[in-house]
Amino acid sequence: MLLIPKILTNLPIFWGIHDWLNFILACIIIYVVNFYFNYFTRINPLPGPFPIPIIGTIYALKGGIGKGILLLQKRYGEIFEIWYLSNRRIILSNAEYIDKILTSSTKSKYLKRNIKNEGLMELGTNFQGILHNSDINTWRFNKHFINQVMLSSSFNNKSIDLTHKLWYEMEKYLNNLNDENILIDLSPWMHRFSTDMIVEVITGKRSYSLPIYYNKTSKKDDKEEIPSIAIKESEELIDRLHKFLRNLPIFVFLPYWIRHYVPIIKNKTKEALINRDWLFQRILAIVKERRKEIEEIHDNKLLNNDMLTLLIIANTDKDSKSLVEEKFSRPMTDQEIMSVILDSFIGGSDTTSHFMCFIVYRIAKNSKVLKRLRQEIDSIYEKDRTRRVTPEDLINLNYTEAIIKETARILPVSPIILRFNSEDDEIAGYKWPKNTAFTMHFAGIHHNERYWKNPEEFNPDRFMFNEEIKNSLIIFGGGLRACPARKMSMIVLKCLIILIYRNYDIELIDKDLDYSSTIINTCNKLFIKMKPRQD
Ligand code: HEM
Repeated sequence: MLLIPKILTNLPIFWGIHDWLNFILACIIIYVVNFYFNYFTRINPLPGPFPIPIIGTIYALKGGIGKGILLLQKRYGEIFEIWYLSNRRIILSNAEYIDKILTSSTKSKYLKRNIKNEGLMELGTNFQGILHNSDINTWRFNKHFINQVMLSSSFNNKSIDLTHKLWYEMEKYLNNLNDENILIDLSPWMHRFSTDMIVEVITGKRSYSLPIYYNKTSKKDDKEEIPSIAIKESEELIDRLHKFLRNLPIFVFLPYWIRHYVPIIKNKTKEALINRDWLFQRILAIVKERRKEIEEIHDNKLLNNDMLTLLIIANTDKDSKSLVEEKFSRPMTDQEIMSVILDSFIGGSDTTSHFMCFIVYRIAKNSKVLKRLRQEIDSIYEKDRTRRVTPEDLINLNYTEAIIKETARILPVSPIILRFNSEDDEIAGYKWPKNTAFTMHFAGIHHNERYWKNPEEFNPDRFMFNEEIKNSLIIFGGGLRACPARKMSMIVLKCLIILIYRNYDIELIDKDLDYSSTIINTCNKLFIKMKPRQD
């Protein structure tokens, strides 16, 4: 009889502070022993910084993830390992090692960018859409549709038209600011440009982040007139999208108990989920509204060629171009379209703007490059500096393309990409079990002397005369999981370079590039002086 009360007093509710401290200490010891047991018995031990429980080797990533991995590569070579929290990542900085991962074969074992991730599941993006979707069947279905839309010539012609329209608008604002002697930071301007671009390309509807920013920046009284409802709608959607992006790491990296029980973080998680719900519902409402509008249009020729419209009509009787193959023969549901639209916003909202800032920086630092660029521009447009840029012009802009490639080689917007193998496989001479995390280190390959002579030197000419070694330059990823917007992004960048450098000289205010290096490289600020072209 006495035994029962004794057992009861051992229950945690009767524990004192010392019992709890002992319990926590025991848990920590078990965790640490387990962590190092896994570490010392891991398959194929590779060089790399020594991991510390919980934080892994994050401490060794000096200057941010991208910069940090590049520095570690110089020390540990073409294949090494880092630990992200308790997860091992194999870093590959050799073009041959990533060949298998980037294969275009439908039988590829490397189609997953992440495996089942409890955080992404809670966020609702682990099994839908494209970007984080680790369910290969639904990803294939969605990717097929987005590829068909984004690689079509009518869609890309629309991108050229929009680049002209938005540049002329931005040019007017920048010139006004120049007249007011207001210093121009190109980074937020490019950010607004690409936001308005991506919203219109996706939804076919105007967004107003450029004029809104101008009105905030200019000190003049004659502001741009923008319908107030448009300001509210446009700002709110964009603001919520950026919040969604900023909140992603909470779900990708933090375990459930930290997200939901640690003070401050648990409030952030709650806010992030409310934001997610708002966003999903808003985009779903946009899809439904458009579907209704389309149903009311009887002449197919009047249909717009934005992504949303093309996705809605695919495989319906409105789809005169028979957009999709037989095996993907049903139309997309509203929910599927919503998830693809969301991922396109995420994938496209910042990438082009940072890329363009890096290009402007490199050209401003290299007067010879500017001279060659102008020669190419003038050879096509002669004295006519106002003619529209055509799709045919873009094909002939070889040096312009070389500048874009060389900028991406020196500082890629996307320096690393993660992939998991769905079956056991051999990479770099080692046998790896399924679900090993491989990080393709594009920035490392771009700076590897095995592929590039004087890799630290900015020299677009290297793309004019030499054959590129396979996988030695990767801008948009590769294989079936490659960026669906690769064609569109190159078009927008080339077109912008022409529109800017045909008419303007750009001087840098600061000598050094101010950028941050996380999983993407982002331009923090780029103060410039934009003056009419002198020569
Ligand atoms: C210059 C700008 C851009 C760069 C450098 C870039 C780069 C990349 C890279 C490296 C990947 C990963 C590919 C892989 O795993 O092999 C990717 C994927 C993706 N990008 Fe882009 N991107 C850009 C612009 C855009 C734009 C404008 C959009 C949307 C309209 C977009 C949407 C996506 C999507 C949805 C994916 C996921 C594809 C999949 O998982 O199958 N990107 N991008």
